[in-house]
Amino acid sequence: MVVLRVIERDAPGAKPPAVALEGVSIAYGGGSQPVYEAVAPTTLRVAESEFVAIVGPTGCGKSTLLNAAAGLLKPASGAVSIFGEPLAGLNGKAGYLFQQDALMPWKTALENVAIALEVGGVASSDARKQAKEWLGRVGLAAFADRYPHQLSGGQRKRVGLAQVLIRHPKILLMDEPFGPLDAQTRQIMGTLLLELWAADRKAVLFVTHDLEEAIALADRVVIMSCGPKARIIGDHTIDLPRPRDVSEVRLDPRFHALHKAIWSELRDEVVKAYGGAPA
Ligand SMILES: Nc1ncnc2c1ncn2[C@@H]1O[C@H](COP(=O)(O)OP(=O)(O)OP(=O)(O)O)[C@@H](O)[C@H]1O
Repeated sequence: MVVLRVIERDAPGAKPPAVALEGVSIAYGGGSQPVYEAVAPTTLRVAESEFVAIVGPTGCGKSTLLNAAAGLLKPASGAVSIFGEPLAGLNGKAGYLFQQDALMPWKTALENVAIALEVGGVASSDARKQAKEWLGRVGLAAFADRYPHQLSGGQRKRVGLAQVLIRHPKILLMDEPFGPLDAQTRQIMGTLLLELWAADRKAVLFVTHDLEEAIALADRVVIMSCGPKARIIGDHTIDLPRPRDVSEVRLDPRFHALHKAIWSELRDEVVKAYGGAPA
């Protein structure tokens, strides 16, 4: 299996990964600050059309890796490339969705989505037309004139999704995007994300601490050890059929088998992260 993967990657004409972190290590501090070696040399590749979730204990370095893929952090060693090109500066091929809303409170839902195109030079009338279509796709056609404070947490996340997807990024970088939502709304948002993703299957790197969410959404679940010098200790293919309903897929016996296998690797790291001895 390992040999096959190497051949696939190196075959002439093989497509380069959408995101490739090759031997990337990341440290914080320096100067007058103590150095914290957050991530040890780590390799992670996300193929075009692939949905990869990173799970790991709190503070292990999941966001740190994502930020390296976003070009927000410069690795201490190793290389980041995007579709085969070395990443210099911000990753312009990616759209980001973070835990915190990035909506402008003084703009309506429609204006918040439209502005994502307007800043790129699209005429306001065209941007608003497309924004209206996107609000429809995320189920908010009737809420276009509402301001963020007049929307629920889940509705604000839908606006955020529309705001990112309207620009058709080739890569989605998502950091606990549904973190603040209740469990039921998280599942509804997960299913919506998968529906939208299925339309053109962007490469996705999705950070979560929630293993069930990771299995329900992803093609591959990557596990990180706890830090310092965190590294990838597991890489699991999720062979659940698509399309998936994020609530219903949890009832699949295969889901339970995958959860059991991955949790057995993750559990010790979670215990260590909280300062306990592995079980
Ligand atoms: N700017 C910084 N300066 C110093 N240390 C930092 C900085 N940012 C993050 N760290 C440390 O790096 C480690 C990894 O942080 P990171 O935010 O990547 O973890 P995480 O896995 O995303 O955590 P969580 O699941 O709790 O969000 C943590 O120990 C954190 O304290």
